[in-house]
Amino acid sequence: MPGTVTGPRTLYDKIWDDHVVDVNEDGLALLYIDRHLVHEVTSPQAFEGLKNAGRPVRRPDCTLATVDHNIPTTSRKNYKSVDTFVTEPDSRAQAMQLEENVKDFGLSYFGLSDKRQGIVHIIGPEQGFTLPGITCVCGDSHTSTHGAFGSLAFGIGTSEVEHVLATQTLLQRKGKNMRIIVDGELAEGVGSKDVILHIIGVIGTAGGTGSVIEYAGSVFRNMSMEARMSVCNMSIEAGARAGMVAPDEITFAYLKNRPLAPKGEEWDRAEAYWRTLKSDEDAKFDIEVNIDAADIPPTVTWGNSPQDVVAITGKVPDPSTMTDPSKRASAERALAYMGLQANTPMEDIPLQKVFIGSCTNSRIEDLRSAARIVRAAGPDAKVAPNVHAMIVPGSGLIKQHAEAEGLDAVFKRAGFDWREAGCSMCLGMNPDQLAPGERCASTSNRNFEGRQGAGGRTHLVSPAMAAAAALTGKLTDVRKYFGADAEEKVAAGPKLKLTSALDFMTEFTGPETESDRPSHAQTASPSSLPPASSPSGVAKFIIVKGIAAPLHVENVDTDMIIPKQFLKTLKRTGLANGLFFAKRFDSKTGEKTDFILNKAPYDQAKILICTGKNFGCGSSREHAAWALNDFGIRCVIAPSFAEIFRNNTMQNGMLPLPLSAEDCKDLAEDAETGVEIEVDLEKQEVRRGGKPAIAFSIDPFRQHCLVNGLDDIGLTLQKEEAITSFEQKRSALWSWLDGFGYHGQKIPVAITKLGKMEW
Ligand SMILES: CC(C)[C@H](C(=O)O)[C@@H](O)C(=O)O
Ligand code: SF4
Repeated sequence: MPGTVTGPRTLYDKIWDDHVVDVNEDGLALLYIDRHLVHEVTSPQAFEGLKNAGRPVRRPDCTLATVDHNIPTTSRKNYKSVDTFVTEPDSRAQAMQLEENVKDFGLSYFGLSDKRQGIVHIIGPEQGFTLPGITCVCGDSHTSTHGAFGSLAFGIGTSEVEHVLATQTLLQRKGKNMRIIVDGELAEGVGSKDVILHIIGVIGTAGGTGSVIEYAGSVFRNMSMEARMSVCNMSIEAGARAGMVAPDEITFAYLKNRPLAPKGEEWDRAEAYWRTLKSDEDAKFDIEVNIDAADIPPTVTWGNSPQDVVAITGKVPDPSTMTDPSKRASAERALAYMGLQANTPMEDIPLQKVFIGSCTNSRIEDLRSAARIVRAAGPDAKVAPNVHAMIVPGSGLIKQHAEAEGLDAVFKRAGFDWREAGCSMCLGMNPDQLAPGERCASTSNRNFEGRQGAGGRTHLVSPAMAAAAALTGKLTDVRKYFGADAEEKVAAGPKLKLTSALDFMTEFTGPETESDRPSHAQTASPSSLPPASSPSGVAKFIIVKGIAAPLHVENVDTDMIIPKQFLKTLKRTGLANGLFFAKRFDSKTGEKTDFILNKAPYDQAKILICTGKNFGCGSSREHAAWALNDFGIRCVIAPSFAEIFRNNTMQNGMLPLPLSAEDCKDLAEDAETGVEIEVDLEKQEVRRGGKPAIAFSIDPFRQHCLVNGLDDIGLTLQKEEAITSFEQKRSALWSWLDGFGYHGQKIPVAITKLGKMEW
């Protein structure tokens, strides 16, 4: 079978092989999805699609929904209904729409009056919904969190959410195997957050592109499940499709007796299977990175990318010492945005806000670790007067747990603001936001411009460092709170070594582009491709010719493409105005800036040419693709793309075209002269007046779908027989995966009846 590894296999290979429903000869697989988590931001358009097509949710028993992004984190003492509790109209509409959808489709749902409500990536593991060996998806990039259980868990866009709801499968191509080994002892004061920030600093935010990372080595083996979740959570910040840790005794102990974990004899059979889930001794990894635990200091970010890390004992980097002009320019921009001077000691940076929360760090262990610092500071310790410090537990159950341990009392006595569960100031879709210019030490995962509020400045840190910062009012080395000899320990502890990412890699093949693929993948026989008679609602992409806008930015994240305030829509359209909003409009005056898309003729652009790699990284919001499309941009050309963004564009009849960095530069120069550029997907070439055409090759299946305007759901529904027979095998081999509703009743599979062919 294409894509199947013969011989020793990695954990990823094993999970992959156990989920392939069908695979075509060029390796595109239909993968069965065991668990689907749903939240209010990325699901309304998906449910609307189902309703319009008259399709049911295929596996309500494998689907769990909650409300987390939009909700206020204020007291729910007087909570009556979403309608009265969520006052901001767009947030309220999204939360109410989810409530209606879960009723209409018969889904398990934790609403605001339910103690089990919380951040989607917190509640899945907490309930035992997440299990080893499963495939798990959610319309959310931090689905990678669930890989901590030895599962293949990844974020998807809204069109794919609809696909999973309708078919319980996804069309996927296998990624690369990457292993990150951290061996040795972590120094005191260094925790899982420092480990993952350090890893991202080493491999960069594009380091994991196209790969699934397995975290191996003594450091991860010794970590609790909470710590493993924090690490896997931020795999997406390392550019990876997913991250995972092989399940072991720690995993089993965490899961035993969780409400949705298997019980009795079924548990024994599940555990026997889970014990087989580890990489074979001689399994081959495409990329391997080795890091010594002793080199990891308590770590903090200084810039606007999670890779901008430095030891807390370090200084703000000096762009003038950077030889690479694009790195220097981006560091200068970041320092200007962050309001920092080069060479300022990190510990001299004052703060106005501290945020302890998010799907990275809002679990019980995170709260204990923060409370430990507050306790160590003594009974009179107080949050610094210049700081507002919020603590937002990840779920109602975590909040309850923490209160039972008396952690809330420790925090409240010191002046922390103890709140209700939700995403909160991690992205500020609710009222918890930074004001322009405010600086925050945050335990979340993204420090992008405007992430926590327009003009807000974020430094990513561990929960312990956040607590220390709250007490001193500035970024602080947490080791100062560890005993009488603490100052010496800081002096003797690990310091950041400036090393190149490549020094850590045994082999680095660089991000895969479509054109890197073996040539057999580019010539699938026409018989393997679906017929293309009557197209679906997806626009065809054959030739796009027009003005191309040049953009010289690396790691363009989807928060930059479309900020959070535009995610509150229930529709897929009307987002043109939100495109690159913070770049196109002055935050004070609201006037248009001189950003490239505001200037003629680029305000008419149909193509965007970005010279920086890793376009579309970060959040899974399909709104980024919708906004580009609404603006009129049908094709983005860049040296490489983040996976979820790439899928999202293709689901909308748009072409993400990876070309070499030289070709991108060359095309951007052409674009700067204002000439029209022509992207011909049938001939697979880019033409521009007078100069030789640039040939490219893309996945034949995707080319076929784009040229004919085919939609994935219509295609997959024709595989009904294969899906049903996979489900029979699954029930026989892995019966514990047939989910049961919270009332203990098995929910029947709902199969979409195919009338006449849709295309
Ligand atoms: C809303 C959702 C699409 C988004 C994500 O995918 O990450 C959000 O959770 C975020 O953290 O930006
Ligand atoms: S990253 Fe933040 S906004 Fe996204 S799911 Fe996690 S807590 Fe919510």
